[in-house]
Formats: sequence, C-alpha cells, structure tokens
Amino acid sequence: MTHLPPPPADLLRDAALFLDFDGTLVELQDHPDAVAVDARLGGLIDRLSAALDGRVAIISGRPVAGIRALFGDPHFAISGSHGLEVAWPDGRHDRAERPAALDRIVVQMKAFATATNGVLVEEKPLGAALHYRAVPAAEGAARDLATGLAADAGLHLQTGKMMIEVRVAGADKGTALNALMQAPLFAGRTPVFLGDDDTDEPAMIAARDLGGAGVLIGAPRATAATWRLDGVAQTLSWLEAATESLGQ
Ligand SMILES: O=P(O)(O)OC[C@H]1O[C@H](O[C@H]2O[C@H](CO)[C@@H](O)[C@H](O)[C@H]2O)[C@H](O)[C@@H](O)[C@@H]1O
Repeated sequence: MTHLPPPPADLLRDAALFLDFDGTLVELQDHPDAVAVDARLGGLIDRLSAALDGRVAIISGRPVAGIRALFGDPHFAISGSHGLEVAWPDGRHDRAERPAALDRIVVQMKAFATATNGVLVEEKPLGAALHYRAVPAAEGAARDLATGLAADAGLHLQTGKMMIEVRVAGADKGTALNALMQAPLFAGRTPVFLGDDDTDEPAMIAARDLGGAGVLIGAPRATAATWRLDGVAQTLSWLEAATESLGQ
C-alpha cells in the first residue's frame, strides 16, 4: 500500500473544500444521535467558510436536515443522503423523490431490530439503515435482510461503517462533488475532499479527476486520495493550521 503523506498547510489556497462528516469532523459514536458539533468545530467551519469566500460544503450520508440541525442552520452548502439531496446557501433544496417502498422497508427493519437486541433502525428521507455497531454478530443477518429488501424494491444497497442501508439509487458522493463544482460558487476552483469511509472514494476520485485531491482520514488502505491524516483529531488540527495559512 502506498504511503500517503499529510497534506501541506497551504493546500486550501484557491480551493473548494468538501468535507465528509462522521469519522472526519466528529468521532464515531455508538448511536447516530450521539454526535454533536461543538464550539471548536462550529467556529472552525465558520472561519474556513470566511477564508474561502463561502467555498465550503459538507457531503454526507446523513440527510441534509440532520447536518443542518447539527450545525444550527448553517450558511454553507450541504449535500446529504449520499448525493441524493443538496441544500444551497441561497435556500434552494434539490431532493430526489421518496419511494413508497421505504415505509414497508422500515417496518421490516424494525421487526428485525426488535428481534435482535442492540440493532438500531435509522429512518432517513431517502433511505433506511440497520446499525449493528452494538452487536457486530448481527452483521450477516442485517446484510441479508437489507440485500433482499433492496432487490425487492429496486433500491440501492449502501454499505457503511457497522451499518447497511437501503436507499434511492442514482447518486453517490462523487456525483455530489461534481454537481457542487458546477455551481458558480465553486466552479473553476480546485476541489479538495476529506473523508474516511469507502463511501467517500467516489468523491476522492471526482476531486482528483477535476485536478484536485482527496485526503484520506484514518488508517492506510486502498484509496484514490493523495494525502492522509490519522483521524479526527489530526483533521481538526490540520484544518485549523490551513485556516491560519489563509489568514483567518
Ligand atoms: O457520510 P458521513 O457523514 O460519514 O455519514 C455516514 C453515516 O454516518 C452515520 O453513521 C455512522 O456514524 C454513527 C455515529 O458516529 C455510527 O454510530 C455509525 O456506526 C456509523 O455508520 C449516520 O448514522 C449515517 O446515516 C450516515 O450514512
């Protein structure tokens, strides 16, 4: 596996900055609702946004509404639900249609969670996820159930960290980054994407293909990223140094 160095502090000069959320800006927690945006992170994103003239966006597997609530109605762009929705700084909100099948899928996932102590169901506007972080032995059964539900409904099977999701198809974090880069706010700048998960790889590839770069957060693995940071603590420290190098 190729050794990836940490990114230089001046990487964000003239950049459009795209950030994954869980595992990149906040440490993973046992429950999806247990994460929080503290004053350090909130202030950092505000300073980054000011330094980059607003060219900052979150690209998350969480719904837009969830990211918005965590940051307290922020002014930056948010792509949520793995690229299936985008909230723009001017208030526009593009979102795919919710398929009726998701209601039935949630019912079946809840029945599985009731029978499998420790499994959680996360309901999303465009998907439904089974979380088995508290009971890793349930991974196989959760995966089998989600695979069948996705196939029956013609929906997309989305893997994640200690979770499996059934969601609307047709987008990923790469299509999200490309869509954001076409907006006047970001167009013509150099995309830089930071992310930790396999689901972040399409955005690493999209950033690279547009002349920018990805930064892998976490242990070395096969990746399209150019740079690497060890974890959330190093990411926050690097973003602070990068912000200072931009004069903020
Ligand atoms: O694209 P991201 O912003 O990284 O979001 C990916 C998923 O994050 C959340 O799940 C993950 O974080 C949880 C809280 O730390 C953790 O409990 C879970 O095991 C992780 O998979 C979120 O709940 C999902 O909806 C996102 O898709």
